[in-house]
Amino acid sequence: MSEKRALIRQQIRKARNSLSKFEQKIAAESLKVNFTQHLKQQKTIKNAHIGIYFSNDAELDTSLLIKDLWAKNHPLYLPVIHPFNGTTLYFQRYEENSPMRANRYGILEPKLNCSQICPLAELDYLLMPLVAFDDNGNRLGMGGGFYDKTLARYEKENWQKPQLIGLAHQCQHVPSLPVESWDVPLNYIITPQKIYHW
Ligand SMILES: Nc1nc2c(c(=O)[nH]1)N(C=O)[C@@H](CNc1ccc(C(=O)N[C@@H](CCC(=O)O)C(=O)O)cc1)CN2
Ligand SMILES: Nc1ncnc2c1ncn2[C@@H]1O[C@H](COP(=O)(O)OP(=O)(O)OP(=O)(O)O)[C@@H](O)[C@H]1O
Repeated sequence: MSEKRALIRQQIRKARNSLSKFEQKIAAESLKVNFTQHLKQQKTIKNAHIGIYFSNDAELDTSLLIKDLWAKNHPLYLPVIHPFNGTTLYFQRYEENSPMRANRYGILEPKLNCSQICPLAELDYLLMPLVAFDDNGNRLGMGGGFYDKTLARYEKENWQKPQLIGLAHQCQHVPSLPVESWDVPLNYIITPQKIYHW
């Protein structure tokens, strides 16, 4: 099972990395349009708290969407690998002038500032990176288990989960992923081409 997941990771990361800079740019524009449309269709939560990610490894580029959401005054939060347990994520406010540092994978994170952390239960939307997704809304990530371990806390504490939205290129779609007991299925996947809903 884990070998199968590792193989899918390797293949899809390769496909994603072969997208050109131009294709990435067009995809980032479409993501901005599609997510804006998606937000409009939700019962508007004014100034919704949105967890997003800082793109890495040819992931769907969130930089244009981030600028757009800042312009609309949505508070944004980036995942930070917990400095003590090293296995879960917390979400810290991300503003244009936030001091940043690279985590152990070289991905930029806001520098720890306790007053800027969003309690997990207060996130309204969580836009998640992923390597592959399937027809049932299952998500395969980079293999650290960071999102699954973080999402497990919602069940444990009986908190209401944010709307879980995976962001991906269309080439990251596979018909069916091998699923593990800890995998938390997504509510939506937004690609530059379409919006999937379960
Ligand atoms: N943009 C982004 N931010 C994110 C995630 C993500 O997937 N994307 N994460 C989602 O959980 C967390 C970081 N998880 C990651 C896990 C593995 C690798 C990675 O590059 N692994 C290398 C091996 C690196 C090593 O061990 O030194 C590899 O597989 O090539 C990157 C991020 C938190 N932030
Ligand atoms: N809820 C959980 N409780 C305990 N261990 C977990 C949990 N979720 C995941 N793990 C552990 O994390 C490891 C990686 O999980 P998995 O392969 O699903 O990560 P991923 O979804 O690809 O990564 P990520 O969420 O960081 O993008 C697994 O080997 C598993 O043991």
